[in-house]
Amino acid sequence: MTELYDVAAIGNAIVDVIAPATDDFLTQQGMDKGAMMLVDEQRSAALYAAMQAGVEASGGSAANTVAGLASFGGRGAFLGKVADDQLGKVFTHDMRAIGAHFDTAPLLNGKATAVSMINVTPDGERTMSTFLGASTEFASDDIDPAVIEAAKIVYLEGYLFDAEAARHAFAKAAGLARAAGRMIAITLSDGFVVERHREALLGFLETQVDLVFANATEVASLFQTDDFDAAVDALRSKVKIAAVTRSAQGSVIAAGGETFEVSAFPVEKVMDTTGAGDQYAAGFMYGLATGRPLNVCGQLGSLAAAEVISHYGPRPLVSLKDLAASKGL
Ligand SMILES: OC[C@H]1O[C@H](O)[C@H](O)[C@@H]1O
Repeated sequence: MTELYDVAAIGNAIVDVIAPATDDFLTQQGMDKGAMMLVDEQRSAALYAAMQAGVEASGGSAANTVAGLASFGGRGAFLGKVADDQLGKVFTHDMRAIGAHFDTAPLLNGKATAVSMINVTPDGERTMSTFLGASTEFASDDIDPAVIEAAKIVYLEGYLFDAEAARHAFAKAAGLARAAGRMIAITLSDGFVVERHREALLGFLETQVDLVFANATEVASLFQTDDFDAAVDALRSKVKIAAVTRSAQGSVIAAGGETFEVSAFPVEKVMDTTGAGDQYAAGFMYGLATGRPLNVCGQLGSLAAAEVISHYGPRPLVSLKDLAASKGL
């Protein structure tokens, strides 16, 4: 089948509300700094009322990655569930406006479109409280085989392990991708997600996944060790390519017997880390899809991550294609 997309991504379709916050506010609200907590609709509304004035922006981890890919000039498709409401329309518009294919049927007469309340502390760290709403209704029937089979890389968002129907959808997508000879990638998403679904994730990595994205917290949680190198080696033994990010220390790419250490791009001031991992994955997969060596894939990822953390919001504000060209990438 013709490759129509560089990446087809499956994830939660979320609109973000991003506002500045103090560390005291996080403590008062009982939040784990830097993590993603799941909340119900009432708690989400209460939090919104307590937060400072913020900005709304389409988010969702894998959707952000598709947006980054598009900014590099790549061809992306997104599969995820919104409701037939105003936020769902905003999210849908934003995906289509960047040229991504997004055609999942919206949920009718059910829960509202997912919202993530994101509090950003003065150090730029983001803490997310997510009401998953309609996105939990994403199920196997929402997997369009034609889209999966036409993508070079099928990219799965680990956050979806929190919804049982979505896990079945993952299995279906992975089966289709495998049969079509496509690469399967996953992001581990969050340390607590890994803690909740460690065994299922390990099984999925071993049997289905070629490429995994994770950060230092997530690999530590996956292998229950604080020894970074040991965790990277454990991951290396499970997949063809492991790309592990560690904030300002850059990333490590482990592929078979090869290891590449990639520096982070310098950033004047970290404003908001929301979407850093998403944009790293965007740059990395754009590099893979365009046949770059693994260290260059990592550099493209670092560049995209540096751009997104230098401003509020989870998606790039400048053309990543132009930015990469200006850096000789
Ligand atoms: O990775 C950042 C994203 O995770 C959450 O899903 C938010 O929507 C945010 O945009």
